[in-house]
Amino acid sequence: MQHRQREHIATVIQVADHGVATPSARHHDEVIRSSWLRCVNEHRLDPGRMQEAVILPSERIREHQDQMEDFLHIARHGLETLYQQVAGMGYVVLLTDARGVTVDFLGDLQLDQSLRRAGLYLGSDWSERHAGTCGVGTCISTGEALTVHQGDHFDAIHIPLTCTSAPVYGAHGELNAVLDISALSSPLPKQSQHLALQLVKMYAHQIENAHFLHRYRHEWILRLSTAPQFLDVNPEYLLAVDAGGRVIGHNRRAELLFRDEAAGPLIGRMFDELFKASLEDLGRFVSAQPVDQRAITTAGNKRLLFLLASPPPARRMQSGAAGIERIAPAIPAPLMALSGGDPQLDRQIERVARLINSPVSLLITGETGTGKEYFAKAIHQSSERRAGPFIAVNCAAIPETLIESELFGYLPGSFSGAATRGKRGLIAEADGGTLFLDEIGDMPRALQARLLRVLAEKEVLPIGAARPVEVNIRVVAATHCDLKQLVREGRFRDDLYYRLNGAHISLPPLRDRHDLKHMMERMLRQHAKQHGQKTTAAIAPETADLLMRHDWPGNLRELYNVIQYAAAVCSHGVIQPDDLPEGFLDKTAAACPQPQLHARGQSGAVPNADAERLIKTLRGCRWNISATAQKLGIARMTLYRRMKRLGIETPNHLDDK
Ligand SMILES: Nc1ncnc2c1ncn2[C@@H]1O[C@H](COP(=O)(O)OP(=O)(O)OP(=O)(O)O)[C@@H](O)[C@H]1O
Repeated sequence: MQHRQREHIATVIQVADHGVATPSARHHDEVIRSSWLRCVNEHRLDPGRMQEAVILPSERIREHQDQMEDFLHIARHGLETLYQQVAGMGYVVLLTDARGVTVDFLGDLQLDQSLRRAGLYLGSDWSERHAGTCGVGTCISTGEALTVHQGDHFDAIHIPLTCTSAPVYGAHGELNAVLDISALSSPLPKQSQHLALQLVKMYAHQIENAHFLHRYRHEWILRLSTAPQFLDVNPEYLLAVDAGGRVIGHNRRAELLFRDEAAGPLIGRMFDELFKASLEDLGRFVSAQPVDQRAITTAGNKRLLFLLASPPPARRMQSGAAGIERIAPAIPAPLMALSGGDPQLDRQIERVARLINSPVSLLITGETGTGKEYFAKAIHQSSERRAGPFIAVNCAAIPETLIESELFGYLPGSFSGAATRGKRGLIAEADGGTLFLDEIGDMPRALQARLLRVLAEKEVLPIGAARPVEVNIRVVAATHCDLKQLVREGRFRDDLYYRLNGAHISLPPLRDRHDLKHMMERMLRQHAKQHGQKTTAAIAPETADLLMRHDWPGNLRELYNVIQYAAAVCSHGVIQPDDLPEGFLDKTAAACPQPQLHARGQSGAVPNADAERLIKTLRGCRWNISATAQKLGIARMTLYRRMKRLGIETPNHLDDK
């Protein structure tokens, strides 16, 4: 151990024993001294230790990377440009996840060994809990950008390093990542890192904004700045709002700006609550106006800002009309209301919007409770048929012996037990409107041919009738099972399958949706409205955390029930963990650990039909994760999560390297 390291350890011990006011610690900023205390008192780290940085094995690094695949892809450009600026001065660039694990890294290959030893490397764990006071770890703990310079580090092994880190926040105010530049050696004064700090903050801001703009590319984006000159190229504040003018995302600076204006979260607030302008005015902020005429003031502190509003690509203004609803004629409001910005769902909604009045039949698939019937109703309400009936038939709920008479109807006295006045039948009831056939996979095979005739000929033949009756219906069918598989097994007619499947809409399970928070807030507002309450219940952060971690096997139906229950029993308008239904917490806890059951990829028992189906697809793609994810239309990360949930491992850890 060197003399400098011995001195350093003595200083840290003094602070630990006598507090932050110790004279020998006066050269260190308050934030550093507080971190030292945290390391000793909370993380139980020994100031005398000399522990090299922990580098995770490659499969663990991969797990961390997979959690943020989209983000990494976007951040890469920022890392490369930043590296070009600083490489000549001996810095490396690191990007860590919110837990402090380095998930991307750029450094000088010639210094590979030394960088690895110092922990300036892919896979290094810089959380404060493991590494002590350091750029990344202390940035995560404080949520602020900072430089941890040489002797600021807790562990004496790190004192040659200088590390400057800035947080990158997500669109709901959560910490997404930390951007860091570090060097193995540097001048002694900490001020030498001043420009480094500004540079890292600037790039962190740009990565945050780039990710935000990508995530909300299908929504209204409001760019705001205090001066008009840089508004187009480098806005300070970003907000994403839905078609009703409600905030669904924001960057960090916008959160801080509006935190000063009013208490409470920014998500869910209305445009006209935040600004002295109404939603109808928004049209005049869409790029047609010269930038310096786009001034707007905030509602609270009357702060002057400049605003540039960009509508979603598919919904661009057609004739200069103002107001969001009128600007966005392509997506009808009932469909728009189904999503709070989930990209997968938005894609389905945009596709369906194009088919809204077309005669093609639609097939909606999705796990139970994903809102298939809700979606079908929204299609009906968005279409020209909205004045006609919406008839929903659950093929699984009607006894097989009654399906025929219920659906097709019958003439008086056509069979024993028939009502004397006959029955019109649900297909005929839907005339002029939409017939929703839920659980179509349960339609008895014998009736499938008759249904096909209804679809092909647009006529229905009631039992006992000699002549068919014409019907004008739009058919939307839904199933949670794999209809193609039923066709292969001979349990479902292929001609009916193709007729029903004019277009296929696949609804994502709730656990894969990015708008869970939005759906919770929407359901809370629904609850308040239904009960004539003026204020909407709020969700305490601990409760939100539990809800976000839950696996939601019952999807939106389960969420709806949980929210209804919690909103009804909570006190003072805030939902605490105790307000969640009994057993919910146990289920959440049980959902978190690794699955015990491991379905073997190539052979062996499979736990359930979902796993079996997924294994089939994986096998079909030779266990290539990217190809399988592409085939299923989901992100690789989602596929990994689904495999994990179902206990599927790739055989011999084969992977798509
Ligand atoms: N977009 C939505 N907004 C609010 N609540 C919703 C939404 N979609 C579904 N729900 C809630 O979830 C419940 C179940 O929805 P729905 O019946 O449409 O699902 P499903 O996929 O057809 O279910 P199943 O497969 O079991 O028939 C609804 O009764 C409603 O409470």
